[in-house]
Amino acid sequence: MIEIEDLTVSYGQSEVIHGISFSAVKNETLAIMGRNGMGKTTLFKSLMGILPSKCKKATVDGVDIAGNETFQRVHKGLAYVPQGRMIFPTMTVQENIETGLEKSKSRQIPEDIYALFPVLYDMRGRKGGNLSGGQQQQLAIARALVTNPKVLLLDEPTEGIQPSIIKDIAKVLNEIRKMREITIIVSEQVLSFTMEIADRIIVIDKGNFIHENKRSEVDAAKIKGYLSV
Ligand SMILES: Nc1ncnc2c1ncn2[C@@H]1O[C@H](COP(=O)(O)OP(=O)(O)OP(=O)(O)O)[C@@H](O)[C@H]1O
Repeated sequence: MIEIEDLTVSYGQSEVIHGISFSAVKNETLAIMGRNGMGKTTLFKSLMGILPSKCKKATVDGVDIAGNETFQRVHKGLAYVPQGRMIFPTMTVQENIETGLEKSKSRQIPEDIYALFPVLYDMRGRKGGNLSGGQQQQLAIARALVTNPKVLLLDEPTEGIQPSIIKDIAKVLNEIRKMREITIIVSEQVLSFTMEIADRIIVIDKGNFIHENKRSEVDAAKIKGYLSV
């Protein structure tokens, strides 16, 4: 569903992502794990075309996205939930979701959105800023899903969210995969969370992929070693 080959990203003269390659198939959840500053956000922003990058190959569902602007990548099936959620605090929940439609071909919020997030339906008239952290994360995911993506990127969705709510986010991501059969790529530092959702875990360190395992074969102690300072 998504194939990236030899991706390099730089800030000016400083190269931060050093030629990484990966792919993920339909209905797969891939977790990219690493400590702060290892390049997760840079990777996701480059995949969305927010940051310039170089690569040998970048495709979504077989369609070339290399060099494309963000809106073109969204049309071709990529969606992004940024770190920190970036919802609009003074807009209502419904208005926040509708902003996701601006880059979509459709004008209507898909029917399954409120089925996936009943709490957002109940709160659709409330201001986004009045929602809890977990609810704001659900709102950010809902906003990304209205474009009916083939590949959903989520940058550290558990950041700043309390442990009991982290479980709800895991549940919702598993539900999304079941309902939509999409590819989910998530960047994370919380191993217990990725073990609930991911089929495969890759560790990123200083802009290189240094370790990869299927969930069933994960050596938790080893990954925790990579994630601790
Ligand atoms: N605008 C920028 N200009 C220059 N260097 C940057 C910029 N943004 C990030 N970097 C550097 O790029 C590297 C990767 O940062 P990035 O934010 O992608 O990491 P991250 O794994 O997402 O970490 P975090 O979890 O803290 O967001 C770091 O060394 C960082 O200092």
